[in-house]
Formats: sequence, C-alpha cells, structure tokens
Amino acid sequence: MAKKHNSADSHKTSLAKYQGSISSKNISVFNPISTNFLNDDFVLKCINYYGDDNYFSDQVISQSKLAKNMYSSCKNIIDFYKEICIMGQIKMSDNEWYEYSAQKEDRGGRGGRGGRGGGRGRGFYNNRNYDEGVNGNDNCGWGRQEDDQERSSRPRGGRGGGGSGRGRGGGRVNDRNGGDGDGSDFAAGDGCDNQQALASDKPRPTYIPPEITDEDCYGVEAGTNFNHYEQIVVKVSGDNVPKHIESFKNSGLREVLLDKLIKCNYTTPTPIQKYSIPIINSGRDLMASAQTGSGKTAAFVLPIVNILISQPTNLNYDRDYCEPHCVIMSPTRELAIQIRDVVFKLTSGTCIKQSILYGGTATGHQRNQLNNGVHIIVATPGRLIDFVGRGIVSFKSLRFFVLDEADRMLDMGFKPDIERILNHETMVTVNNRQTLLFSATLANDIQMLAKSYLKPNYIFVAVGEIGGACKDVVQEIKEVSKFEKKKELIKVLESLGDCKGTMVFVEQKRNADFIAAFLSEKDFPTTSIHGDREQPEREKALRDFKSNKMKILVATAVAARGLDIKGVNCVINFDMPASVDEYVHRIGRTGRLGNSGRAVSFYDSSTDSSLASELVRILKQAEQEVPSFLSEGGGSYGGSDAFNDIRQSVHTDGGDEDDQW
Ligand SMILES: Nc1ncnc2c1ncn2[C@@H]1O[C@H](COP(=O)(O)OP(=O)(O)OP(=O)(O)O)[C@@H](O)[C@H]1O
Repeated sequence: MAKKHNSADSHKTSLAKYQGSISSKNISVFNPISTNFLNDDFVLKCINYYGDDNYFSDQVISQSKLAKNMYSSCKNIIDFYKEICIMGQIKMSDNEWYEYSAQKEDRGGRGGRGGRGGGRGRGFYNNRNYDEGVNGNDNCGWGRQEDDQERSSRPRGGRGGGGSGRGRGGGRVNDRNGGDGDGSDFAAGDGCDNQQALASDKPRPTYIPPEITDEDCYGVEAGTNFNHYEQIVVKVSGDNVPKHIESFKNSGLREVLLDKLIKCNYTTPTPIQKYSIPIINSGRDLMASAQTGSGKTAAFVLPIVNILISQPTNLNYDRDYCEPHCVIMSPTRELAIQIRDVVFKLTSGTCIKQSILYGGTATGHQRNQLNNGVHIIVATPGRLIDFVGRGIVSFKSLRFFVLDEADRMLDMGFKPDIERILNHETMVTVNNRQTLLFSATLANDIQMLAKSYLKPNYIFVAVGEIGGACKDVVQEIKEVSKFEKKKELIKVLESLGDCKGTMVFVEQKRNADFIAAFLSEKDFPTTSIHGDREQPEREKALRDFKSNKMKILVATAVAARGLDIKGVNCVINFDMPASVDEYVHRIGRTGRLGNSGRAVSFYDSSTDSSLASELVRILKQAEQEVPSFLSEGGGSYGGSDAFNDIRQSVHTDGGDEDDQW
C-alpha cells in the first residue's frame, strides 16, 4: 500500500538510487528532463520546498503539495515518475504506455454510453470507488454524516441502452483518473467510510466565509442576442397548464419583487421565466429544461419568494433547530453560494430569511446563521444531511424542494443522498410540497427517475432542445493528441490576444494544478479551482478570476455547471469531458444571456472517439461547423428527438408558431 516518506532527504536518496539503477534508455523514458518545466530539479524543489511560501508562488506551492501527495501515494519512485510523465504528457515508449495502461485498466474502465432513445446505462470510471461510495452511503447513519467531504470518487454515469444509435459505448483506458477516482469533482459529503477516515485525517474546517456584499450579486448583463430567445420553441406538457406570462408586470409577482427586478435590470422575462413563474405560482410541480445562461435560477426563486411573501406560514425554530420552508439543492459549493446570492438579491429588505449550508466551512458558524429561523436554505447534500442528522434542520414545514442541476443531483453520485433527504422521517409528503427540477440537460432516464419525486400531474417545460448547446457559443473542435495539448493551449491563448476571462477545463484535479502552474510559468496570470483545494482557496480563486486579477481559471468539473461569471469570453476543453451533457454545461460558462462566446475543445481521437457522434449532434443542433475528423470517426446526426417529455401530450409554443413573447 501507500508508502510514506517523511523527509526530503529520503526522496532525494530514492531518486538518486532510482537514477543510478536504470539504464540510459529508461532514463529517457522516465526522466521528464525533456521539458523545462517538470524536470528533476523541479520535482526535488517541490519536495524540498514544500510549504515554503516565500520560495514559490501560490501555484507552485500547490504544485509542490501535489508532488508530495503524489509521491506518498505511489508505491515507489518509478511509479511516481510514471505519474509525472503522464501529467506532463511526456511520451513514453509503447511498452511503458502498455504497462501504464494495464495498470489503469485494473482500476476500472469507462462504461458505455448508448443512444438517447433508450435508457441510461451506468458506466464507471472507477468501479472500486463506486462500490465504496455506495456501500458507504448504505451503511451511513444520519448522525454520522460529515460535513465537508469532497466526493472525489464519484462514479461517472454513461448513457446506455439502445435508441437512435448516437450513443457512446465501449470502455477506454482510464488514463484521466489517476488518483482522483473518476476525476469528477463535486462538493458534497457521502460514504461513511470516507468520512470516518477523513474525520481522523483532516481537521474540522474553521473557515468562515466573508459576508455577502452587493457586489456578489451582479450577474451577466443581457447581450445583443437576448432577443433571439423569442425564436426558441418552447414545449410544455401536462394537464391544465397555466398560461405563460408576457412580461414581469403581468406576472402576478408582488410589487416588492417587481421593484427588485427593476434594480437588477431584469426588464423582460426569459422564456423559462415566462413559463415557470405562472406554473410555480399556481402551486404545480415542475420539471424544466432550458439552455445554459438563460435565467433558470430566477425562474424558480422569483415565484417561490412570491408565494412565501403572499401566503406566509409560521416559521418554526428555536436556538438549536429550524424548519425551513424551502430547500434548494446544488451539486457544488460554489453554485450553492451563487444561488444564495440570487436569493439574497431578491429577498433583501423583505421578511424572507435565507441561509446557506455547504462543506469546507465552519459548522458552528452555519449553525448560528439558522438561530433566528430561515425560510430558504440553499445547500449541498453533505452538509444538509449532516445538519438534518444532528436534528438542527427538519423538513416538517417544507413547502418547496428544488433540485438545481437536477440530472446531476439524480445521477448515481448524488442520488443516494437525495433519496435519504426525500425519505427522511421529517420530510413532508410529495402532496404537501412543491417539487421543482431544473437543468439544461435532462435525459430520459433521469426524467423517469425524477418522476417518482413529483406529483403525477407535474408540468414539463422544454425551452429549445433538451441538452442542446447555446447557439451563441462558437464551438471549435481541434484534433490534438495528448502530447501536443500544452503547446496547442499556448497557441490558442496567444490567438485570443487578451486571454482575460478564459476557463480551461481538465479532467483531473491534479492536472488542474499542473496546467495552472504551467501557464503561470509562461506568464499567463492563472488560478485553479478543484476539489482538492481548500474552500478558502477555491473561493479566492473564483474571486480573483471574477475580478480579472487572474485572467485564466483552470477548473475541473466543480466549475462546469451553473457558474455565472461575467466576462467569460472563452472556454477551452483541454481534456474532453466524459459525456456530451458535461460538454454542454462547460461551454455554457460563456455565451450567456444573449452574449457571444467561444469554446475551443481538444479532441484526442485515441481517447475521445466515443464522443464523436454526440458531438456531431450537438454541433449541428447549434448550427456549428462539424470538422471532418468527427464525421469520419463515425459521428452522425440522427435528427432531433430532444423535446421528450417521457409522458406525451406535448403542446408547443414559441418560435415561428407562436412569437408571443
Ligand atoms: N430576465 C432577465 N433579464 C436580465 N438578466 C437576467 C434575467 N434573468 C436572469 N438574468 C441573468 O442571467 C444570468 C444567467 O442566469 P442563470 O445563472 O440563472 O442561468 P441558468 O439558466 O441557471 O444557467 P446554467 O444552466 O448555466 O445554470 C444571471 O447573471 C442572471 O442574473
């Protein structure tokens, strides 16, 4: 198992021994001397100077922590070097790749992805971790839930089943995972095994986040293509669907909210808001899909706040206990913070009280925030489960339960947590609450699953094609081999002129640090966000990026969904994500609310070919150019089946047929 090395000297000795004992051929294979960045000297510095803040920049420090952590989790120096070679994308001989790949395959391969028309299959990057996660959850008692664990070994679901033949299938060498489990990177607590381990390894977080300020509440301003929303076809299904609204003025929202909308510069409702507001106002359950950056958050927050103000009920609480009226769940901490900011913006000055529960922060502080009772809690699952388990939060008075990024919240990673919450003994019945599900991507199998959490007469709204990419993002897919990616990244950044507002997505947490350090070395002001960074660092990274102190943010999946950052001009997929849905979310960080955006994705045919057909579909749907290597790779476009409500009876509004809004 993992061998621990405590002193820099032992690292040096091992390294010297290793170098002394191998042939010159192997040195050229293993020794990453061929880059001026990740050479022996660098690695030794990382190890020796670990923790010396004066010696290295922030990025290099985290890189050095990385090296240290990596080394301690490797069997020996050879493995360590192999890991470094992979991270540095340094070419190894075929034999070495073979050996490395075989090792990775042992840890689990990628599962299949099938067509949309069929059900969703489950593919896992890391079967071992998947098993641990599920067992951990099953065995976990409510009172034992830790509060700040990263779900580093989240299983990744691939779509399966039959259908239109546009699916992905087959496994592939699991070379993206490294020690990150599946590389997906969400903030939430789960498995008891992990929690117990971490509880002894990790100090309890003491971080108290800064108070919310007005500045935190500024979002993206509407761009020149905002009016194009009028052409998007909206499909609504369900019985007795309330009529959609044309303007905020006639929306039935209370005066106090209309005043807030003026202050926020919300002059016209977006399509999802036109439909959601009357549906939620009339007490119905809702499952809704609309493209990234089109105002889904306000689409549920506005009517919820409106009802809480118009039809108040008693707020039950005492010093150690509270019964919120509304719980909004988010898969990541940063998205939870952002949703809380929207709630704050729309409730400040009213009687509605809100609070947030998320991991990586001091529990005592969050507990104190609940002392005076709160109507709305925004939460990530782990911390909420912790508070519910300790009897601090109960669902007895719950009136609204919202899943933002609903498909992520119901995938195999979070589903056990969501079910525990919904099955909790204090949870009101489905008939006594409104349940609202929102996402830009809502595949059929997720809809099937979600149905059981909603009243049978829920309404389904699809604005545009479900899971479709925003057409305001110019998408470019470049064929780049893994060894060329760093060079290509620099080329793309240089081609941008000013690279301000660029997000670079990678699959592995440690690769995020590595790429951020690499770019910093090349004088691009860069920071990074991923699940291995401490919460204060994560929030600082986001603040620095938002304020343009850092022009580039290198991120893992933690930043792929929901984040609404003004001035994101370009998204670069240094690594392709595992699914096309994640691709849609990632590129949706730019081109929001009618602004133009650009996305450049590095497609490595040796690892990404299973994405080809779905990428072709997404590109065509968004009226983008399809590169020939994608169609040659078997990508095809089978037409659209993407307005599916899994129940039928769809009624269509919008576009040419109805340009009422
Ligand atoms: N009616 C409106 N008028 C002007 N701006 C709006 C309006 N509604 C929302 N916005 C702004 O649009 C931006 C995007 O909204 P939001 O983050 O809710 O999008 P989303 O659909 O949830 O995106 P994603 O799918 O990426 O989570 C925010 O900055 C928000 O303040």
